[in-house]
Amino acid sequence: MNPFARSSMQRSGSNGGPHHHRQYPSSDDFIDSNFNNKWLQSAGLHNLYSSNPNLPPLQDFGFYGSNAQASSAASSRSSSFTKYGSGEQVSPNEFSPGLLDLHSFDTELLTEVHSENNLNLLNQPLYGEGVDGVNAYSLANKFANMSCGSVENNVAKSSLADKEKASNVAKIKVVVRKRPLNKKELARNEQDIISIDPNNSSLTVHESKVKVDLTEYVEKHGFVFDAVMNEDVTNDEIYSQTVEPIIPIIFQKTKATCFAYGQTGSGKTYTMQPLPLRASQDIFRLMHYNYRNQGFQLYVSFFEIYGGKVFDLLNDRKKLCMREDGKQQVCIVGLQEYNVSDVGIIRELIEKGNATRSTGTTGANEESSRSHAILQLAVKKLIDGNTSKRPRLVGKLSFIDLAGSERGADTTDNDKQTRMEGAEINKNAEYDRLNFTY
Ligand SMILES: Nc1ncnc2c1ncn2[C@@H]1O[C@H](COP(=O)(O)OP(=O)(O)OP(=O)(O)O)[C@@H](O)[C@H]1O
Repeated sequence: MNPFARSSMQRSGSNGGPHHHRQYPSSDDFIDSNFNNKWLQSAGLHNLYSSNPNLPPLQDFGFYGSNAQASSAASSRSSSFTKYGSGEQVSPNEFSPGLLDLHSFDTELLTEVHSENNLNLLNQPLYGEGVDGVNAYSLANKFANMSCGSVENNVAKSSLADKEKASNVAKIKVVVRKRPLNKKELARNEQDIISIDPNNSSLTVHESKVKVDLTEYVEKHGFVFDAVMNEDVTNDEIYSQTVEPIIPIIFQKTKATCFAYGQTGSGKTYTMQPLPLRASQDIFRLMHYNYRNQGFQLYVSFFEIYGGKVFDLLNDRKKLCMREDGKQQVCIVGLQEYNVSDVGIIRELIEKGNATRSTGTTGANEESSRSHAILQLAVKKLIDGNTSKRPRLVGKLSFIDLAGSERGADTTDNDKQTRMEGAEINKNAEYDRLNFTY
């Protein structure tokens, strides 16, 4: 059905038909899991929940099934990478300059900000010949990255309680998801060279090497993350490990970003696509229970960055401009935002956006995303309950499915356009690593 025909969704501007590039995978296989209090503790929000005993479990809002499954607690420690033997560690702060900052997209920032978080999903490429794709996910909190001046000011303004709360939130969280070997890899008899350690927070890459005398040997590389998910985990467990803990703080003037990073075919889209729907389900549940009749509204927008240009995925791929306003905030001019009050409509919008997204075929993935896709869920609040006034932004959750970068060895079969896209994506990825903020 056409989502624009539904009365519970509003937007300004004209409607447009989708470009059918990609099919959205079914989310019916989502498995609901029980709300886990530890998540709120991890997010510093256990008091929020204890203040409302009637609040049902986060996963039991009843939009999709009710199969309960316990989720595990988010780690509040920072992630680090260690190379066995060397004792060499990379601290989370070293990632700070590379974190995509979508906060700066907003020109309507609230003046008092209690806390500000980034949830970033990273797909960490750990590829060798015949190696599985591995996705790493990270949750970064700007309070942790005190290098950002504006955030420091916010911290200074906030109360001691807020500071304590902020310090309880996971500063940066990196979760790796290992995908199973695909049919091609199995047909080529490729070996799985990644093993996950029993603690589920580190993995070992077994790299085959040949000495100068041609004797073969295996070099082991160990990496430590906040969590490492095996190939048998469900998307629901990924959601519980990454996004679920920060949903409540979106109502507390917080913005978070969650992104997937990794080589083409490593499973970024597979992992990212179900997350916004699950998140909106939980956001609605909070709106209906904890914040009933308080004038909260949910807005959805979805755009892609393809070939260095921005396109609105919910408005006929309309080309948009990124501009900097007087406060040096980058904003996307003309991006359509839809006021939604029903998970079904969000699902339709997400499907429409995904179908419109630019895809192509690479040597490593038949249906490869050739663009960076950014889906935003914005929680806004009516001013004095007045529907004629523009609601104010309270918090925002951004999901970014980055286009996959490629090894040169994987691009031999690609046509010219795919190679050009790959070059652009790799260029962006390099730029993103070195630079960001957008
Ligand atoms: N954890 C998983 N379990 C089962 N299949 C998976 C998993 N992860 C990925 N896949 C499958 O692997 C293929 C590639 O996944 P996907 O398109 O998500 O990769 P990607 O990283 O987004 O690639 P690109 O950057 O090229 O878009 C898909 O067919 C997907 O269904």
